[in-house]
Amino acid sequence: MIPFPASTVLGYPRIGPRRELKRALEAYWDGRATIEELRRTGAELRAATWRRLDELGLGALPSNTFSCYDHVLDTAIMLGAVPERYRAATPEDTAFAMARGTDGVPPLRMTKWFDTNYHYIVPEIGPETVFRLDPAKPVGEVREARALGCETRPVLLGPVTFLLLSEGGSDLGRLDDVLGEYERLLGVLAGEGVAWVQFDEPAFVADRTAAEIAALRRAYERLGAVTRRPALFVASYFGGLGDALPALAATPVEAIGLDLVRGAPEGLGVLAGKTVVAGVVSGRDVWRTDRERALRALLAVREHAAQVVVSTSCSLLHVPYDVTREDGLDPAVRERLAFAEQKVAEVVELAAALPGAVTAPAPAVHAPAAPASVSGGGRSPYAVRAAAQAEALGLPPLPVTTIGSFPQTGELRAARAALASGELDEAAYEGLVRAEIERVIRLQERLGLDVLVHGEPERNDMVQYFAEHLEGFAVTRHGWVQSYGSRCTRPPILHGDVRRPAPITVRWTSYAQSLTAKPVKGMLTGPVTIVAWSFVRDDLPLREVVFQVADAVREEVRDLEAAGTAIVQVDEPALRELLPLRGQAERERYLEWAVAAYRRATSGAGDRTQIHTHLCYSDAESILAAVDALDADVTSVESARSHARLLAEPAVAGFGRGLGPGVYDIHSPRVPTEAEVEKSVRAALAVLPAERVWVNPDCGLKTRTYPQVEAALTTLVAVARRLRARL
Ligand code: MET
Ligand SMILES: [Zn+2]
Repeated sequence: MIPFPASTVLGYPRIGPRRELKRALEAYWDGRATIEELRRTGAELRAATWRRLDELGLGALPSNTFSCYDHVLDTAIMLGAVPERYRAATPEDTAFAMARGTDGVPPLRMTKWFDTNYHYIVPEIGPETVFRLDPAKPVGEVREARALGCETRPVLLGPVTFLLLSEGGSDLGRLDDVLGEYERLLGVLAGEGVAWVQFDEPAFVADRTAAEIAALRRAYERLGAVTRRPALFVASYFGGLGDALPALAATPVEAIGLDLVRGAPEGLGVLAGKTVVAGVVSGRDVWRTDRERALRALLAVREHAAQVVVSTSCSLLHVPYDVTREDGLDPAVRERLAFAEQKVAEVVELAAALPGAVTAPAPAVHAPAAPASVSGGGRSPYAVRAAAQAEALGLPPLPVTTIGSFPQTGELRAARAALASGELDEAAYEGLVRAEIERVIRLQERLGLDVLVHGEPERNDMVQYFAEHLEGFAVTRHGWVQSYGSRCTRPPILHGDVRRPAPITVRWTSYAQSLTAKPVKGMLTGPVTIVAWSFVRDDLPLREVVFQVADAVREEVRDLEAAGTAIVQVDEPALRELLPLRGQAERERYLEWAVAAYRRATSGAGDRTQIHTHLCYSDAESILAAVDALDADVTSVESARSHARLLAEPAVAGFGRGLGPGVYDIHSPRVPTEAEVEKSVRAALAVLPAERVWVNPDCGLKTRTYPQVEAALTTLVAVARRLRARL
């Protein structure tokens, strides 16, 4: 048995406690900083992390958990899987080209990392891909940490998960080629004197075919057979390994990591002789660990394993840095919380407590309460509503609209900060927001959009804003979590019963509507998304929490309607995110209640009120039937960025309501050409009746600049007008 220190974590946040990496990246992209400055910030953040983990007493430190953009992208670059069109002079520029596109070259697809709100770049692998290892990044980090006096364990995405997540790689046809590079990597790391290496294989907590599980086994048999190599630690997370556990245990890998927060400690008999890295401290929530429960799980594992290492259930990438900085939080809420630093301390403490631990009886399981009933509301079937809305709204065919947000100016962000710190009063702030709404309305009128939005200038974030106005939520000041690249979110903390004390959005929407004769869409965030992008209390079944939020949204929809809003959009970009990773029956059960919650939120509206929803980067094609079942009159989805993958789906032709497949990739600074937009709209017209096709961007415009938005929307309107004339 190769000794493994008593405690570790699977990974750590990398954006910086004060979002230093975000600032450095954006400065570099804007040409305000050099690549050396960006690299220096990265090195400082890595050093600070290793020092801090060491100070907290953590036994084994990870490295290579840092990334300038995304670790899946880094893995592709490490393996040489870089499509020719993205090759640049430095590895960073290559990564940025793949993630963000360059002039004339659209970026690679981006999608959610399992059921988290982190997004990874989908590698593109083709028959022409020549894998060629460049170990510079993991080796560089090992050396860098060593120079600081820290021995580390490089963390890498495992070869099988890497391929399963890739476009063109998921049939595993290239597994042997990739394994050849991983074998070389093991040799290089051994040469560096690395004792342990961590390969992440989270893909195996989802349903996998027998062939995929056999491939996992074959991969680690091969890597295990490398003669000169570090000890192998294969980590799984976001659930239990199921049938993949015995397969993995049959290989020569020395350590296996299990998520014991989400996965039950079952089937552990196969772990004899192995080191088990036991994930008992959750990396997915912000609650303090239940110490007794964690110790029971550790003891259960210790009965079977040769060695037990206390760890987090997954990387701490998904939680903020440090709760002690949150001095604005209600102390009664704060004392229930643990962020990354506190979780590391818990891991260390549990490892110290383990040898003499005493078991306590298991607490009673919380009995799930009956689901809130779904009121059907007064809505008629779609065809009836569509006729009523056509009459009420009088929209042209191929209506052009946007998803809600307009560019967030630095001025507004500064004003919000000044309001928070008391330097700006409520009335002055309100004046600035109103001025921005007016500018956005005038712009849309000038450009000729058909359904306008107020631009969401009052919102820092589509979930946080609602959390700030609902009871039962707390919001943090510094609790940032990486979403993708330089983008971070500050998930609210849903700790109690949810209630809406007063209308939230009505005054902004009404003000916008007062400025124009065109319809202005009211913009709300849906119950599933509000919950999915928050850290949620764990003492109630999730479904019940979602229904509480649905009731609050329902009140807002009704108030908007009463104030004269003819179109209300309730966004659910996270609908697919909460989908259970394992089990068809579980997924169906989830979709059933998630859809019910959405309908509860929206079905209070009358037939003449048009309900829109928006799903963006959610692989909508995989849950199309559920999306249809939401019964929204119009659904907008991302499509431009994924090159209209959705429209290639045969099931789309059966979609029964209005659909706006995005024709403008808002993640790229690039403005699409008229020819590109026309091609996208035509692709939609080829599968859907013209009266149900909408023209809109992939998502909100808040990350773009006004010149980009103006150019892109001008293009959308021109194309819609041209095609309309030919219908
Ligand atoms: C991530 S979906 C964003 C929807 C929101 N209405 C916006 O336009 O920003
Ligand atoms: Zn979106």
